Amino acid sequence: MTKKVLIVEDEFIVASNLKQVLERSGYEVIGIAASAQEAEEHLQRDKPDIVLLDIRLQGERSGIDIARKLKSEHIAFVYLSANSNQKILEEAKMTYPDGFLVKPYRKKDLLIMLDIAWYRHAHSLETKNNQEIHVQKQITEIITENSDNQQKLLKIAEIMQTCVPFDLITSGLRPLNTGQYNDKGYLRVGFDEYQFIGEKELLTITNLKRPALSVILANSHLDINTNIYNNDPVNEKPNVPSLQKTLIDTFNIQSYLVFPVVLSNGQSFHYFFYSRQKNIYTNIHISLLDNLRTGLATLAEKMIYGENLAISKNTPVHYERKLQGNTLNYPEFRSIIGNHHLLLGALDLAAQVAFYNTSVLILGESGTGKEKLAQAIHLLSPRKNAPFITVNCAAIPVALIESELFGHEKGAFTGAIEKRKGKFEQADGGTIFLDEIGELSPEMQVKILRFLQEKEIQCIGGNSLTKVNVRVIAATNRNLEKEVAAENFRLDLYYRINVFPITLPSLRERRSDIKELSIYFAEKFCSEFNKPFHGIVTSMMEEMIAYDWPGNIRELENVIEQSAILNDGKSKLELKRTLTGKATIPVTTPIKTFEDVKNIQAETEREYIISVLKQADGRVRGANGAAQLMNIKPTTLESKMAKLKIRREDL
Ligand SMILES: Nc1ncnc2c1ncn2[C@@H]1O[C@H](COP(=O)(O)OP(=O)(O)OP(=O)(O)O)[C@@H](O)[C@H]1O
Repeated sequence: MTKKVLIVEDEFIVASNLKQVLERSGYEVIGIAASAQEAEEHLQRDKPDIVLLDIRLQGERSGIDIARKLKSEHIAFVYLSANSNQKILEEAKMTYPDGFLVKPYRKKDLLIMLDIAWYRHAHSLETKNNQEIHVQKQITEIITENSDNQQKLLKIAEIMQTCVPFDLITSGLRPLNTGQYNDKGYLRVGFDEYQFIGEKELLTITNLKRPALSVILANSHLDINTNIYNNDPVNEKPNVPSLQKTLIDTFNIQSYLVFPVVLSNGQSFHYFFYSRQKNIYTNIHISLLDNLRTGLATLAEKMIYGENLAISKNTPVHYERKLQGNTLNYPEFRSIIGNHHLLLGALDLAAQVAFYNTSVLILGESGTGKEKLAQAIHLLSPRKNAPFITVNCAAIPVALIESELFGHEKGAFTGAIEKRKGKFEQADGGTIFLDEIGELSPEMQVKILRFLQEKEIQCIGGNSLTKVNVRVIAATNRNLEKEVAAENFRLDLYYRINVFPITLPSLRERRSDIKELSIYFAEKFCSEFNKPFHGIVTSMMEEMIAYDWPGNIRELENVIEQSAILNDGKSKLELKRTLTGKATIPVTTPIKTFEDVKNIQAETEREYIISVLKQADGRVRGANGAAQLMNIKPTTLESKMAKLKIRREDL
């Protein structure tokens, strides 16, 4: 299919040159616009598949203004700009372009960028359309089912979370009734756990008395139109708190989106989405809500005037788990511990993309749970019964990686004594997880790119191509954009794998999860070592919460494992080493990498085991043997000794 391109560029010579290049390469150029207004006129006449968009244009409006319109009409666009002003680039980034080329660019780069932009756009559109249909269907189900208002709102919260992220959702009629707070809402307290927020709960949480709340309600502004705020509610009277300001302060809100719907009697009903993340809401969310407007208005009407107007008289439910049998149940996430909003945001994205074949790029520091998340995405996908194959691209020697990934024929090279299937073929029908993709050599990057484009592989020594049906989830702890800039990573591969990026927060960005994670690991290890778990001493917990965790969750897991091994089974777990980077053993080299942290941990554990073995005269098993002194199974101690390379001569 010939793709139709609109060029929005105010320099005539550049635009004509572009037109020639595109037409020679098989694109149909449907027009050239020099200003935002001309671009709009073109868009009214004909819908292009892709728009090439200069940021600075003739007239007052820029390419960024056109970009917002293109996004809401789901038209792919690529910025072409010589502008390197950071503020403008940030603003352009917020419009979520499908590509960006900095002038001057080579013809080849332009054509590759167009190809990639189309691929990214088509994939995100497919995801978006499917998601919209799914959400629409679920809203209809909620409208028709026989549940009370509180349950309906809870279900809406759960559904909307997959497409409009929030930490608090509230809803109610406007104008506000100043005598009583009638809005109902849910505060997110876990991945699928919400706390109901009505008047009573709001008064308790804010510690306000009802008269004070009435003043606040009277001072609250009315949002007439759909709007996005970034911690700056407008129309505020100075020094008099409004409802928005109260919610912002109480729940640490950084941005929010207001979406009003009009009921059939002309009344206005507002949905509010509040987030603890800055600048999270965009026109994409508004356009999605616009498409769901009818359903959301009918639901609001049902909640206000429906048969079940009276809110359930049952005792108020504070923490409400998802109802059994709910379609949105995610047991795959149960072992992913933590409730921090940055983690929940990442899980939301994972749940959204899991169902599709889209490639996913998981970003995050070492040990933040990238592999765990990749596994959860696989288990949530229709591929869950097929294999999930992990490849650590950094751990396989360069000489072996091609055969490891794509397999080899018998005799393909010295040592290839028999035919061997590669990881891609092993993963057929399922998912391949390419961990540390940033470490791949340039040659392997080309091969992975070819697979992503053609879905075909060629094994070493083979002379035919084999089709394989594999979804790729990649992960890296490197900044791939920097690697691209340094020409270590191919731009075209970067765009292919960066279709759906998910960033996992570091542990120091989500300190509020440290306690829960520590208890989870402590219970796990104590049960593994057959020791009763009596808790964790307060000082250890305090130190762990204050620590920066360069090795993230893996390091935390190791620290707890070590404490569990060294615990006598009768008292609370105690920290057995300092968490300042200055371990109990002297550190001669500064800690720079995660490897350094792992080495220190292993060294500490090794020293300790050797000292207990010495105490037990070298005996592992039996009464007063080292295993008994450490209160762990002899087999566990033996495998630890093997792992830590502890030999007789060390004692
Ligand atoms: N949210 C979580 N809840 C419980 N355990 C977790 C969580 N995240 C990670 N883990 C555990 O922490 C360890 C490290 O996680 P994982 O291997 O997935 O991290 P990673 O980011 O892939 O690390 P690397 O970058 O080194 O490959 C694993 O044992 C994993 O099970």
